[in-house]
Amino acid sequence: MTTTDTTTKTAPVGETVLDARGVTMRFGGLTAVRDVNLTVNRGEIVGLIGPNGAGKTTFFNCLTGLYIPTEGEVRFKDKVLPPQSFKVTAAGIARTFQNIRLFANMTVLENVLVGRHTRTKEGFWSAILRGPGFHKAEAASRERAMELLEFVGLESKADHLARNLPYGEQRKLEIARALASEPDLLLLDEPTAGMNPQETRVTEELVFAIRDQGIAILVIEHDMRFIFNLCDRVAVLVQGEKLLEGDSATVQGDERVIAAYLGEPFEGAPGAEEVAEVEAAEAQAETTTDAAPGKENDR
Ligand SMILES: Nc1ncnc2c1ncn2[C@@H]1O[C@H](COP(=O)(O)OP(=O)(O)OP(=O)(O)O)[C@@H](O)[C@H]1O
Repeated sequence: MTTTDTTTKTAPVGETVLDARGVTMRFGGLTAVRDVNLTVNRGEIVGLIGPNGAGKTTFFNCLTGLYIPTEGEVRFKDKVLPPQSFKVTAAGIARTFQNIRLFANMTVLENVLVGRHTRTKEGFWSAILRGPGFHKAEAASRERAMELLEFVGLESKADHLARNLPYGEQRKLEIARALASEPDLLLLDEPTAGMNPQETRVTEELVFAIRDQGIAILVIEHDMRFIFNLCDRVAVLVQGEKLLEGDSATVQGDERVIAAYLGEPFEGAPGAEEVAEVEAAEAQAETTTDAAPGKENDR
C-alpha cells in the first residue's frame, strides 16, 4: 500500500454521519449499554475503548442492526437506522468483526465481490439469464474489487484462498470487503488484534487513508498506542456507560480511565452506587446474622 505520503493526521471534519442518542441495551437483567450518546462526523476517526465487558461490541451491534436498542435511537445520515443488518449495509454502514468472518474457501477476490452485492443494481433475472447488463455489471464489480485489493495491498493475492492468507492479511481483506459496499461509515472491531507492531503500523496508515476518502470511522481497539495515534476523539465505556469523551491527550491523561482499566474504584464510577448499596446490604445482613441468638453454637 502506498498511503504513507498522502495521509494526514487530521482532515476537514464534515457533517454528522452517525448520531446515537441514549442507546441502552439490556439482556434480561443485565444492562450491557446504558444511555450512550455518540456522534461520528465525516472525515473523523473516533475510538471506542473500555475494559473487557464494557459494552463496546454490544454498542457496535446496536449500530449495525444486529441488535435493536432497548431504549434510545441511532440516526444515520439524519434517518433512524433500519432494524435489519442488510438494510443497514445498504444505507451505508459497513463493519469488520472482532473474530474474522471471511468465506475461508473462497478466493480473496470473491470475498470482496461478495461485499459488493449491496451496490450492484443487476437483479435476480439478470443474474440468472446472464445477459449483457449482467456481464457489464460483473466486469465493473471486478474492477472495483481489484482497486480495493490494491488499496489494502492484496492485489497480488487476488486468486489465493482466503484461508491461506496470514492472519494480518485476513484482517486487511475484511476491511477491503467492508469497503466494497461503498460505506459512509466504517466500524472496525479490533482491527489490529493478533498483529505484530509492523502490521499494526500499516493498518494505522490504511485507516488514515480510508478517512482521507471522506469515510467516517468508528474503531474499537485494545491497543492504546494505536487508538491514541489514530483518533480525533476517543469515547471511554465503563460498565456500559460512557465515562468520558475527548481528544487523545485528554483521555490519556484522565486518572479515571487508568483506574477503570486497572479495576480500581474511583469516585462517580459507573455502577459504583449499585455496588455500594449491595455491599452495605451484605454488611447489614452479616451483622444481623452474627447477632442472632444461638449463633455461637453454630461455629
Ligand atoms: N447476547 C448477549 N446476551 C447476554 N449478555 C451479553 C450478550 N452480549 C454481550 N453480553 C454481555 O454484555 C456485557 C458487555 O459485553 P461486550 O461484548 O459488549 O463487551 P466488550 O466491551 O465488547 O468486551 P471485550 O472488550 O471483551 O470484547 C458483558 O457482560 C457480556 O457478557
